[in-house]
Amino acid sequence: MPTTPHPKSADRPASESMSAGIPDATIARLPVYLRVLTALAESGVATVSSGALAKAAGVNSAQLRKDLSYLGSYGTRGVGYDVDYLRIQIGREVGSAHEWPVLIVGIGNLGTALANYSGFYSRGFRVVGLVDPSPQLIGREIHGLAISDLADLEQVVRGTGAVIAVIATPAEAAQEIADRLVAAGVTSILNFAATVLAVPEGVTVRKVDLGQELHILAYHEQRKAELAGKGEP
Ligand SMILES: NC(=O)c1ccc[n+]([C@@H]2O[C@H](COP(=O)([O-])OP(=O)(O)OC[C@H]3O[C@@H](n4cnc5c(N)ncnc54)[C@H](O)[C@@H]3O)[C@@H](O)[C@H]2O)c1
Repeated sequence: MPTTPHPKSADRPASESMSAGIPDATIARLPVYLRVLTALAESGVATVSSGALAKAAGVNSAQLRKDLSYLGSYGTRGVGYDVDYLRIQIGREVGSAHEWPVLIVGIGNLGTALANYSGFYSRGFRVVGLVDPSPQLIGREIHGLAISDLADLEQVVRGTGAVIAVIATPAEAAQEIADRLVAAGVTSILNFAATVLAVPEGVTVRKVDLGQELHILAYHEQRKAELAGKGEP
């Protein structure tokens, strides 16, 4: 199997990683700001205060101002932010002017759900390739896109020009899939498999772990129950 000659680095938790000087947590909030700003622009609003924008986006205004300061956007005292200008700035940062081709590897329960999710399109992502080794799945279509054989993975990556791939395979297969994707030209991976991927420098991996998210909610639930037990609000 092709391996990479580069030094490998394991994927980091989201909170620790930065891209081009902007923390990933901020990058994750930018599409939310963009949605609010688009709605404001569509209703003819030209300027918005940081307080109003923060409230509509569900964050506090200090957080919003900090996030936007990473884009070099500080607003005007007493006036707020220019809605159209901020939309352009954020759009440029999140790459919404570009339609990103995305490949999904592993078209089981999760891969099928992702392939069927129409929300990617409105956020600037287009699923251009579906790959799975199962003879029962190869050739089947999801929204007019046929599932390709895993044996043709490299061909699919090169043919579609996808640089972003989603891995929704069993954990045991994920590293090998990642190696093949990277060797074929993929430079960003969204990994759902329960394994830490080692990738070369320059390749970005984001790991999605819904179990971890549920743990966090469970922790907060426990804290609430403890505080209620002590009679605190
Ligand atoms: N991170 C999360 O929050 C989360 C949530 C759900 C599922 N998962 C993980 O996502 C993965 C997929 O889950 P699922 O429920 O869709 O499983 P599934 O069994 O329904 O689908 C797995 C698919 O991968 C294919 N596959 C098997 N070997 C492969 C290989 N070597 N290369 C490419 N594809 C291969 C199978 O043919 C199948 O279609 C699993 O690893 C699961 O643990 C993660």
